[in-house]
Amino acid sequence: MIHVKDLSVSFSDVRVLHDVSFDVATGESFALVGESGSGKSTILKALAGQLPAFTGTLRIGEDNDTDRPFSARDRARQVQMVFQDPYGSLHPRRTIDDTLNEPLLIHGLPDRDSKVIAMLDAVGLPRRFRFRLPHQLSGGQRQRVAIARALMLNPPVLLLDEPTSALDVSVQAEILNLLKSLREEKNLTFLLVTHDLPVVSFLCDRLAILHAGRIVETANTEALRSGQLSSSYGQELFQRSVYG
Ligand SMILES: Nc1ncnc2c1ncn2[C@@H]1O[C@H](COP(=O)(O)OP(=O)(O)OP(=O)(O)O)[C@@H](O)[C@H]1O
Repeated sequence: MIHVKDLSVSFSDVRVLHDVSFDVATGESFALVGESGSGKSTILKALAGQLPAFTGTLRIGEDNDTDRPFSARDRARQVQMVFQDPYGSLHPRRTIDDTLNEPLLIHGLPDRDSKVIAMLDAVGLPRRFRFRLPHQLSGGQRQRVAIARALMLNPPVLLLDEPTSALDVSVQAEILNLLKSLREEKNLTFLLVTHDLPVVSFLCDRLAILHAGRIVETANTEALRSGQLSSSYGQELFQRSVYG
């Protein structure tokens, strides 16, 4: 469902990703972990079509034709992103209804009212919130709206960029539970960027550890849980996470 082969990216002649390769199967949840600046978000941006220049091969969603790049419109039906800060990613003067309707309008899809209501139910938002503005919602409720918006076109893949790190700890658990159940219900494929190893344990099947723009290890989450990561950098991250 996601294929990344030899992805390299430079900004102003500074190489920030070096031949990054990994695959994520349909329905799998895969994490990219590593410290700030290691290149995690740049990988997501490349997959979301937001980088003007890179080398390597990328495939995402139901795309088997490498010769024909996705149009922005096709890509939107295959992959959507959820960001760290739900407040920043929602338009302050658009109601929740406007926000959820927008992708349906752009793609000319019918039955918009019923789809919006069904999506509010799916992400656990009361229907009465439909005509509210983002500032009238809590941080967790806003992140539910952002997840709902990402799912309006039924994409098979979600790119999740630190989706809970801006939220209070108690709310983080609710959003993680929501993501987990939506993935099961809709057989979604997740690519998640995080600093937070417990989040990886909870939500992911496998992970890649990035260091200075290179993948130093790919492992099953089981190896993470049991402290069995094989690279020295992976061990270091694990120790830091366990012992603070
Ligand atoms: N548009 C850009 N122009 C120049 N340099 C950039 C740009 N975007 C990212 N970088 C640089 O690329 C490197 C990787 O950044 P990236 O945001 O992918 O890291 P990250 O692992 O996601 O970090 P964080 O966890 O802090 O978000 C960093 O050194 C960053 O400064």
